Amino acid sequence: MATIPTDRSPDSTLAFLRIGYPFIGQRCERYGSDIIQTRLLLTPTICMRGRAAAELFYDTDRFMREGAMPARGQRTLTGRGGVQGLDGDAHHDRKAMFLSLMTPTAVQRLGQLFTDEWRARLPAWELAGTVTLHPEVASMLTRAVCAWAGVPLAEGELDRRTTDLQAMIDSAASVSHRHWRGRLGRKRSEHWAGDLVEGIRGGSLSAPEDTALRVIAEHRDTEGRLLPRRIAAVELLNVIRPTVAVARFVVFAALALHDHPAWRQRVRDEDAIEQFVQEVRRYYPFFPVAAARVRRAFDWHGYHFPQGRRVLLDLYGTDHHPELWPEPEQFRPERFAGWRGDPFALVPQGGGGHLTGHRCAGEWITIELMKRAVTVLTDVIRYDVPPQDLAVDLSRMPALPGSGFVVTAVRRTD
Ligand code: HEM
Repeated sequence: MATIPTDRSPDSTLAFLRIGYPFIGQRCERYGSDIIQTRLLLTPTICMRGRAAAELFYDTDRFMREGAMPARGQRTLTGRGGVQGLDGDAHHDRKAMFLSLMTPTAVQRLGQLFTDEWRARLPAWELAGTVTLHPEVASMLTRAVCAWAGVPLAEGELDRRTTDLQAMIDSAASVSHRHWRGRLGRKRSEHWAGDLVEGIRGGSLSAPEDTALRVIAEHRDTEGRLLPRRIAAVELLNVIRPTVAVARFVVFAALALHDHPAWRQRVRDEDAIEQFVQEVRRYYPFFPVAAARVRRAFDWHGYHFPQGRRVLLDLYGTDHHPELWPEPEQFRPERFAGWRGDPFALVPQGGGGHLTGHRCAGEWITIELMKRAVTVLTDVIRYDVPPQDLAVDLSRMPALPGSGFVVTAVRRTD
């Protein structure tokens, strides 16, 4: 039996936080292997990247999610008791609930709400002179997704909700004040979402039948029980929070258009905009890893995976793997021309099957919202990009250009 190449340092948590997204890839290069072992948060952890690793990682007979997410991440990013930590039938049932919300018509409806929000905001942008894209888009997405999900949102509530949702997203890999802001954001948001669920159940609130709020509030598990208030709140936030997080991909799309201006024209073509959006998702950093635990011991490619061992799939490293993506550090949307899709190669939002595994339930929404944003940025408005800090610090997880992407002199084309 071969030994998985093992990092020499007693614990690599600080190195991971210091290096950020390239951490696993760098270790893999160092040991000449797409699978390495190290200790993270004082726990032995197998780290893997690449296509074969992704295929293995999404084999639900071999891996489970129970207990995989560190408590810090549950207290901020995901919450406790949600779909991310479920396995087997319980996962299947809960995941089907999410996927029922993602019909093509529903995805289009959210896209249209986002475009409408953006158009309504343009007069204010024209007057403002200077606009920072990230907070503005996050706020528009909060309004759009709440309207889509059947969630009432008073005008005076918008900033508070957006700030709390952003704090949860920003806290994912933080040990500093960002972690505490994330915890507070989660606490307040779960309270808010719990009240909404109770409002529907008690009849003081109504929402159309196929909206996320209604579906989640009325969902019954495999034994016919309503979800406990706190868990229903976590699941409602599992729709609202990541939709607001798409603001980060919108900023990266704006950055890519700035760095590769030839694409401003090209994205008017339907195939080209698809290629552009896929390359933004591949190229720019978002979630560094996904985590699971070995369900029961097995051997793979001569390596032993002991029961209970934590395993990380390097999402960023797989999206930048030179065997899958020639010249991975080049931004080249053309690489997706004629691409037929591969559930284990492009994994910014996880891999495998949507229903059978833990692949992101919101991939279609993400792609639609990104396309809508690219259309506004190239077709509906013109703007200037003044000198600013556009560097993307890969040690900062989740990453963004330092400035949040500032634009000036916004003017409408129509
Ligand atoms: C900003 C863009 C997004 C990114 C980068 C992203 C990324 C991810 C990742 C990496 C996972 C975990 C995959 C795994 O554990 O194997 C995930 C799961 C999930 N995402 Fe997303 N996501 C995004 C947008 C969305 C949206 C818009 C929604 C819903 C409206 C959504 C809902 C979910 C849910 C419910 C899960 C849990 C799935 C499960 O455990 O079965 N995400 N996402």
